[in-house]
This record gives sequence, structure tokens and C-alpha cells, in this order.
Amino acid sequence: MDNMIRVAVAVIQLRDRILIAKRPQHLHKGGYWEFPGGKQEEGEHAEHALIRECFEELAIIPVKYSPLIQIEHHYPEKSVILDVWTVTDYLGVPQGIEGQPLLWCPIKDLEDYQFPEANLAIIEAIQAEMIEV
Ligand SMILES: Nc1nc2c([nH]c(=O)n2[C@H]2C[C@H](O)[C@@H](COP(=O)(O)OP(=O)(O)OP(=O)(O)O)O2)c(=O)[nH]1
Ligand SMILES: [Mg+2]
Repeated sequence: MDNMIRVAVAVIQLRDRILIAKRPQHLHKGGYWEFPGGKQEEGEHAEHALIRECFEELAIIPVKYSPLIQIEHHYPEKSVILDVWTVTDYLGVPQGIEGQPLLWCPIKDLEDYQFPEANLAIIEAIQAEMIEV
């Protein structure tokens, strides 16, 4: 489908925690928790979108990252392909550059937060693949 929106999503891991952010109220899925990220631009490589979104939303630069999962999801109002990456090292200290609240959530507690529907599969992948250290 050519009206799919491709989204780069960063699962930023520090030991047994993942960084989550609260989506600004005025956006699609506003008020839900999310993994930082955003829309891939026309002609942009997926990795570049990941790095750019981390910088724009958190002021960090990922240096160690790998693909985790790709999810196609159809919301009533739009269809997305979430291109999800695990980020295990980065430069800088994450800050909510767009005023979004940030939280380092223990991996085992992720299901206690309200995420968009498509994120269920991401949380399952995190809990299945990430070894708690
Ligand atoms: N960033 C992010 N987006 C998600 C997640 N789960 C999920 O369904 N989405 C959807 C919601 C949005 O429709 C889309 C991401 O768009 P976005 O609003 O973050 O895009 P963006 O940062 O480029 O922002 P903008 O273009 O609206 O300024 O993907 C998630 O965990 N993180
Ligand atoms: Mg975003």
C-alpha cells in the first residue's frame, strides 16, 4: 500500500529499563505512552530517520543500535509501518525536547502503561528478546 506511513521507533535500553515518552495531547494517539520516534521522510533511510528522531525529540545520538521488529498496523484513521530499533548506546542525556514527559520503565512493567494498539507486538518482542542485566 502506498499510503502507509513509515515510522522509525527507538526502543532505548539501559540495563533492565526502556525509555518511554508521553505523546503530546494534540497528536494522533495523544496522551498515550510511546517509544520515541517519528515519520520517515521521503527518500530518507530508515537508520537516518531513527537517528534524526532521537536527536529531535531527545537530544541524543544513537551509536549502537539494531533492528528489533517491523509492524504493519491499520488504525481506523491511518496505516503505519513501525520500523522498530533497539538502541543500546548513545551520546548525550535524554531530554523531552518537545516538552514530553520521559520515564525509564522497567521492562517487566511495560504492560502497565497505555500505548497505541500497534505497540503490543513491540512490547512482546522486547520481553521475549531482551535479557535483563
Ligand atoms: N513515535 C511513535 N509512534 C508510534 C508508536 N506507536 C504507534 O502506533 N505510533 C504511530 C503514531 C503516529 O501515527 C505515528 C508516528 O508519528 P509521530 O507523530 O511520532 O511522527 P513525528 O514525530 O514525525 O511527528 P510529526 O510529523 O507529527 O511532527 O506512529 C510509538 O511507539 N512511537
Ligand atoms: Mg514523534
